[in-house]
Amino acid sequence: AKIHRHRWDVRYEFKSPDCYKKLTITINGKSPGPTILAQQGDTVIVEVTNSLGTENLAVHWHGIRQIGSPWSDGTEGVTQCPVVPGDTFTYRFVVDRPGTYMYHAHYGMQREAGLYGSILVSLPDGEVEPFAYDYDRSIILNDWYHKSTYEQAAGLSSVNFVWVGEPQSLLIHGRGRFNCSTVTTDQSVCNVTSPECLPYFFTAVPGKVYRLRIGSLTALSALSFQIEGHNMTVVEADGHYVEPFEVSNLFIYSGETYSVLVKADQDPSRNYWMTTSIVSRNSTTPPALAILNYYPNHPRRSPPTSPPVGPAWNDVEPRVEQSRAVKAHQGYIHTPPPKPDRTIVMLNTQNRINGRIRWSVNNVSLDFPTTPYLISMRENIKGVFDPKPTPDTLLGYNNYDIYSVANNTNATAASSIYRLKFNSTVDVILQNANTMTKNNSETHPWHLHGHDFWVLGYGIGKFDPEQDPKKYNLVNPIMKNTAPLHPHGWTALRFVANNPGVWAFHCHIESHFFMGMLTAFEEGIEKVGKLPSEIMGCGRTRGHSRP
Ligand SMILES: O=C1O[C@H]([C@@H](O)CO)C(O)=C1O
Repeated sequence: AKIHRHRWDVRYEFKSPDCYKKLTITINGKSPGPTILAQQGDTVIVEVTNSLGTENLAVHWHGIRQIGSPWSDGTEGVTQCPVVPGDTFTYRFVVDRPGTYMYHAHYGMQREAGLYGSILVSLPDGEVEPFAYDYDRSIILNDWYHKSTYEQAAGLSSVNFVWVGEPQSLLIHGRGRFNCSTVTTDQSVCNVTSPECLPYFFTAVPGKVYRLRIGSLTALSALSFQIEGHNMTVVEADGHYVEPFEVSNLFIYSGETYSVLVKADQDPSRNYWMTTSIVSRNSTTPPALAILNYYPNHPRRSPPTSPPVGPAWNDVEPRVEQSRAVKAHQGYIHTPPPKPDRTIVMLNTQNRINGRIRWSVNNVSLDFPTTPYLISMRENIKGVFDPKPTPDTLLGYNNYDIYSVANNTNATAASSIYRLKFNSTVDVILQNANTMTKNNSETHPWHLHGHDFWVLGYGIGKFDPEQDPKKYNLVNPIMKNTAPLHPHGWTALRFVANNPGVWAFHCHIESHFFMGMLTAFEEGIEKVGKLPSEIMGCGRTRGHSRP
């Protein structure tokens, strides 16, 4: 196995990814940052220097399980103290599975300021994927706000709540296009001729098959991605091979990755649009455009057609159907344990707590302890958080009407942690509910750190603990690290608690995460090796004398 060493300088720079000038967090001058390429079993070392000047930093390796290195998960508040300005922090981890992964900031709402990129892990020499293609390309989809994360965070955490609103643009691999003519103040902030906001393209040789890896790291938006005139065959999801199925548009939620195969089999005398558009919210944000360039046409030549329009934002059924269609590829099925040792039903609600709007799991909205869980639990530092466990099922859950406006007024903001028996099998039923707005329920992509889970099923309505488990897919469920919870629906997940550490489990929507929509799992803390002193330095870890 090889060692890949990267040195990153992280700083703020003015960038215009959608033609509009904004302070953007860059890695070595770039957003998206450099792609990490490695082979299964290799070690990746990233020395991250925080040159943000006045802001802390943490970087998460999304989809990498961090087996034996839970302190490298990069989740501020859970696995490490933040990296303070001027410091260099070294992340070191093994990429133990082939596939498409991502990295991004995991401190406050920092991700949406631009610190993100791809991790592509190839197969060991001599092994091949169960599908054929000629070329490999990868893109990350994102949404983009013009306000700073500070303004957003202040609005979200104020008693006079200010919602972040819809993003100004969507970006396809860091490129979008804001309508500069709407800027009425300082015209110089928006420049449609900036080369930074030229649309992304990739060039296809007619007749060839492209593996297109698509990731989403949106702050808010659920997306549909489509390529004019071309169907896509889904073959990979979150690093696991998918029993191939064809789609005309791919629904993708923040934190997910997919590989699709695209055959360049259309009229080669022209280019084609690739677009991404918002679903699940009645958004004002226009779609983003990119170009599928057929060689030898000029890559900047606009297709002669109008860009394909995405599906209706409020049509939930096709999204649920596509979620259900993602199954493990024959020959690559990891069979889940037949029964859980423990079932946790997580009711997702929006609440008002101390005058503020928050999101809760079983009426607990997470406030991070100032001492990261991994450190306080491994080092037995007492008094850091309330050890009272979050309930496995909310008291009164059976009578909770998921269609009524959330009125569970006794929700609290607290530390939230589930302690799992090592090696036990855990089912998590994510149960969606109505928000505090009438007839409204949102899509929440839930992401689990440190594991892949089996996706056992999706449903609409309230989960029936008697009947619904009988319909679970235990034959060929896909394993993923992120799965959507659909409006007014439920999602059933199963995982084995076999990775010593403390792992965040959260809604991947940046503002919802910030509003407390997360919890954490501890398992096998006594098996965690000696913590590196680099992750210390905040809260009660300061001055803590280590055994
Ligand atoms: O967390 C959220 O708050 C707003 C809205 O519910 C209250 O303004 C919204 O759309 C969210 O997703």
